Amino acid sequence: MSNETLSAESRESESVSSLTQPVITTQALAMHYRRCDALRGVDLEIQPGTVFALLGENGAGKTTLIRILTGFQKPSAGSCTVCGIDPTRDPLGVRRQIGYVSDNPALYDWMTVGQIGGFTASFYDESFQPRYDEMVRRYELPLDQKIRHLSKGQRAKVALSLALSHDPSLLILDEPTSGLDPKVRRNFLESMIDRAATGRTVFLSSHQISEVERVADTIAILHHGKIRLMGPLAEIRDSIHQVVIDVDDPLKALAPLSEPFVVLSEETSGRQRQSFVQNFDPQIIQTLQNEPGVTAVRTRVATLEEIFVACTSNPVDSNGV
Ligand SMILES: Nc1ncnc2c1ncn2[C@@H]1O[C@H](COP(=O)(O)OP(=O)(O)OP(=O)(O)O)[C@@H](O)[C@H]1O
Repeated sequence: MSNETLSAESRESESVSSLTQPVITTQALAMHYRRCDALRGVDLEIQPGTVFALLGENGAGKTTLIRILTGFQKPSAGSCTVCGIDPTRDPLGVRRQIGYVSDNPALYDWMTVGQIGGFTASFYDESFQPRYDEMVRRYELPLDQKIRHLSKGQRAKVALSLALSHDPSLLILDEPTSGLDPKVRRNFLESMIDRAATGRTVFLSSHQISEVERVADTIAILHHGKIRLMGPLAEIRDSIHQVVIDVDDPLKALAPLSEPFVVLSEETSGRQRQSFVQNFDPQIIQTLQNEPGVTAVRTRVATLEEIFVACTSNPVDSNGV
């Protein structure tokens, strides 16, 4: 076998393995600041070709996780890889591979839109400049205007254009659509679905449930530094239901649901108990109806917003659980 054939084969097996290896992995990732534990043992595995959305309330730890993945922050404990590289050892190596837009992009604001594109192009191959020019045209950005004179939304568009123009296999975006108007936001999100369809991966953090529902195929809900729920959005939607139980006596205690059911949240109001149950199975209805004092049981599929609220409504105990 010739060397050429060998190297073609090894290139092929390399590209097949890069399509099957997780793009991001984290194991027991923790970040302890002086006054708080921003991350309390995060385990993630993100496959190529997905739009992965990290959902969490303010202060949940989303930016901290992204800063660790992009090599801007060293974790207090645990490990991670991004495109097969450890960002704590080779932060520049990771940043060369990925496109990254922070929640507050730092741009050289004395440069014009055109100049910052030309400057960034010098770090990448010749395909960067035409892609940047095309995005600037599509976003109707004024090439001769200084960054410091742009609106917030226009700055966001420049940051996205810079991150996308080297066509990275992984895009990491912290709150990417804040500042964009609804039309641009919609187009941008649709373009993320197109990217994933070509085998590239998009990791985005967001508070916008409706946006995430439209674009993500896999989600994780981060609450007080811990992943409360993770998986393909369609499976999560199928597995979590709202269960409403009417009882004849408001003081009646019901037996807790046992495995495999997981109660994400529970609320009692008078004669009514409302809970959100994971691993829902219709047989639960019969089990509950057989309980003494139960007068009615109603169930329905939960919305993503309800799932988010259920996962983020419980306080975290001192062990972070
Ligand atoms: N450099 C820091 N020093 C001390 N505490 C920090 C630091 N950075 C973040 N924190 C704390 O870590 C926690 C998580 O912050 P983080 O910015 O990761 O949250 P977030 O989910 O991105 O929030 P938001 O949606 O509001 O941007 C918060 O309690 C925050 O106060």
